[in-house]
Amino acid sequence: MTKIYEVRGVRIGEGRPKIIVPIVGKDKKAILEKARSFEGLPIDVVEWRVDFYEDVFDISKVMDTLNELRMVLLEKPILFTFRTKNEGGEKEISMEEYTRLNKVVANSGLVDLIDVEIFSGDEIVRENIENIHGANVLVVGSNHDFHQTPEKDELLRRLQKMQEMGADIPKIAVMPQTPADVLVLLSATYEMVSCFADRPIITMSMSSKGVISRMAGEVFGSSMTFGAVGQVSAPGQIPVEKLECVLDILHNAM
Ligand SMILES: O=C1C[C@@](O)(C(=O)O)C[C@@H](O)[C@@H]1O
Repeated sequence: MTKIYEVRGVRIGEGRPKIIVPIVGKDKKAILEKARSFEGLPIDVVEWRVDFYEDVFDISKVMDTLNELRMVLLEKPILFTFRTKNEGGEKEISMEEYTRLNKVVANSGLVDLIDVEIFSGDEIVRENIENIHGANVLVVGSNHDFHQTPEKDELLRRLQKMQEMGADIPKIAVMPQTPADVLVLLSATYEMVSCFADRPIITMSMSSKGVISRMAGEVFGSSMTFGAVGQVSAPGQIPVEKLECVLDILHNAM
């Protein structure tokens, strides 16, 4: 049986894939304005991509912006993500600082999920996961390849490693060169959920070639999908209203 997580009333791992929308503002004003614009849109979870924030290395400013973000978003679940330069993010960060940031944010009680890049060194990753779980926050394990799609066995190995390390929701995003690569990602997703996973996973094939993977999660086994309101945080994200429409068509057909 696959686990289901209930996060502020959103049931992850069940039914229609949940829509996550990133906030990629550079300053507090832009971040809060974007959050306000979400009212009434079909969004289940908001991701704050804090690596885009110009004051991200000042923890008191991060906390101040996060406090206000929580006030704007009310009961909407927040996924907190520092995407490192290595994995396609905006900024470099030392692992010590990454760990400290995630710990302070986890302990604040203001966020519901935190992204941890699993291939950053086992010891430091374990420390991150322990800190985050200690604060009763869920860990989204992550890995990105912005150049290619690894073989299916390698995708399965990475997703299983995330699960073994204790990530509550393993997630992988890869780049297709051909439509066959998209099939590899979908096939790995299906095999992972049918043979190995005891928890929800998230997968996507990026860019225009991979768009189908952002819509077909309910068919192949991806529990959440990233959509856009304005600026995207990765290639291939489609506007949330269109995304919702396709997710509903597939859901109602199943
Ligand atoms: O890990 C992911 C997935 C993502 O890269 C995507 O392809 O939609 C977008 C990122 O903002 C997020 O942190």
